[in-house]
Amino acid sequence: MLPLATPDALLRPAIMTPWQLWHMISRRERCILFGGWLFSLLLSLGLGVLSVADNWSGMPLQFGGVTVYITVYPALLISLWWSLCLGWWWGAVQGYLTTLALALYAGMVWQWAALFAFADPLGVAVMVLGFRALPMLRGLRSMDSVLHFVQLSFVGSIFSSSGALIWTYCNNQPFSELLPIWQGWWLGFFLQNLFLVGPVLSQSWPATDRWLSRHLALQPAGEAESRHLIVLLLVLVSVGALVYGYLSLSLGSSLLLGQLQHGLPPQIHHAAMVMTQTGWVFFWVFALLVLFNAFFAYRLFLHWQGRNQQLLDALQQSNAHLAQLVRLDGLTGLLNRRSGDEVLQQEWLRSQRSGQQAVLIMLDIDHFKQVNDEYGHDVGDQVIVQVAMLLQEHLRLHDTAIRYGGEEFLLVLPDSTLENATLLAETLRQQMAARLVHASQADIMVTLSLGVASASLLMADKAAWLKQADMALYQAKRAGRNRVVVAG
Ligand SMILES: Nc1nc2c(ncn2[C@@H]2O[C@H](COP(=O)(O)OP(=O)(O)OP(=O)(O)O)[C@@H](O)[C@H]2O)c(=O)[nH]1
Repeated sequence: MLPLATPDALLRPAIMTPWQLWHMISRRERCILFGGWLFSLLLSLGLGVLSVADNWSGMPLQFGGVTVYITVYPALLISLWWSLCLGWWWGAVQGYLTTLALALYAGMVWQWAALFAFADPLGVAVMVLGFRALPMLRGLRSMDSVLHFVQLSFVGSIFSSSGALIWTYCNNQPFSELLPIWQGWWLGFFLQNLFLVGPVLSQSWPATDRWLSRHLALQPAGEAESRHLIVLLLVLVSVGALVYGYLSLSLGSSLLLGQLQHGLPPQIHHAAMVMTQTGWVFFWVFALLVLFNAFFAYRLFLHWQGRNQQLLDALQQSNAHLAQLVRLDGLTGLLNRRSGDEVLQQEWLRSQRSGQQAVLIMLDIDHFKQVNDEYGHDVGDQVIVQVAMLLQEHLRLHDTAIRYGGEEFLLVLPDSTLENATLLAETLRQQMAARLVHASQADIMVTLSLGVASASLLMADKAAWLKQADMALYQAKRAGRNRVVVAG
């Protein structure tokens, strides 16, 4: 079976958890990698404390008619980088520990903090899954990969924004105030992904990729695994879109209802405007998602189609190769007896149909048993190969040489005369008698006996034609070998 060509883009590093990788790399690399990981954990914690203390999560931005307060959370960005480069665990553990520590530091009860800390690893998981489902290059150097990254960032941000719901619930914030907090949360994740993680990933990916290829075995993406992951991804994308739509509309409506309860007409007007604009934003995001899904489905179709074509090509190649092998004799490369018989039958029928003469030369190496006995089987094989080469040197385009038995050959010469064929047989005899076969102990000379028979309309079938050639060969042997006998 010929190996399948696997395009690089379909290769992905084997998944390695931190503890698996620990055993695979040198001591020095372990220090660098795990030291770097610990350092970035501390960096995450430090930046996280700063973000809470300095209240970074409050950059106001107008979005969909609402002033949202963009969440800036460096720990999430660092954890995302690790997860996208090395695998989910690498960033998830770090992100979880950092968020947990910060939530406890901010006074959240530990049960809620434990749940709250899952939000970011959840968003990161969606992104990592997306990159496994469609193994796009993470260097983000092509339009495809950038679009993929944008879409995954959006879906990831929706999942990670579940943290906002827990946060507001724990802080007893009224439901009607949740919209700007939630929007700031997911939009913060999304924008930071696009403008910080994306560029850093793109810059660091070539070196990371080189390191991964040196250390981890690249595996072709399994068909079934890819299919399952893609289906899962599409489900998550759809759930993300639904959650986004539901939260936008329900939080927007509760904001509107809240304002209505206060009975302030100008604010009612404003809230109604917000509601409308949010509806529009929802519409456009939804439309984008549909387009992205179509893009996904298109990529998927191309991917599977390409894969199937590759398999079919490889199958055809190996079938052709096998068919060739079945027809040929392994030692000489001439046609073997089975396929030789088919050619013989075809030429017999053609000569019977057209009345054109066809001639058969049957030849046999003289005293070949002695060659084997004296010089060994390997030398015997060399002699057989030499005879085959001699035959091929004299063949016309439409002639056929067949290894018919151990040291017995057939030449089928369509559209030839008995005279020409006899001349050819004589040439072969002389040239073989003059040729030296180089064996390790000595140079050997062998001779050939040849029987020539032309197909006649009087013959009953091809077996009769073959028998004539065989009898002529027998006579040549009987008459002392190293000669040509013409049948009839
Ligand atoms: N080396 C080698 N020997 C083979 C092969 N096929 C058959 N032989 C040998 O060819 C020999 C044929 O011997 P015989 O049929 O007695 O014929 P011969 O010795 O050539 O004698 P004549 O045909 O009467 O001249 C046998 O010893 C077979 O073992 C092969 O593929 N390689």
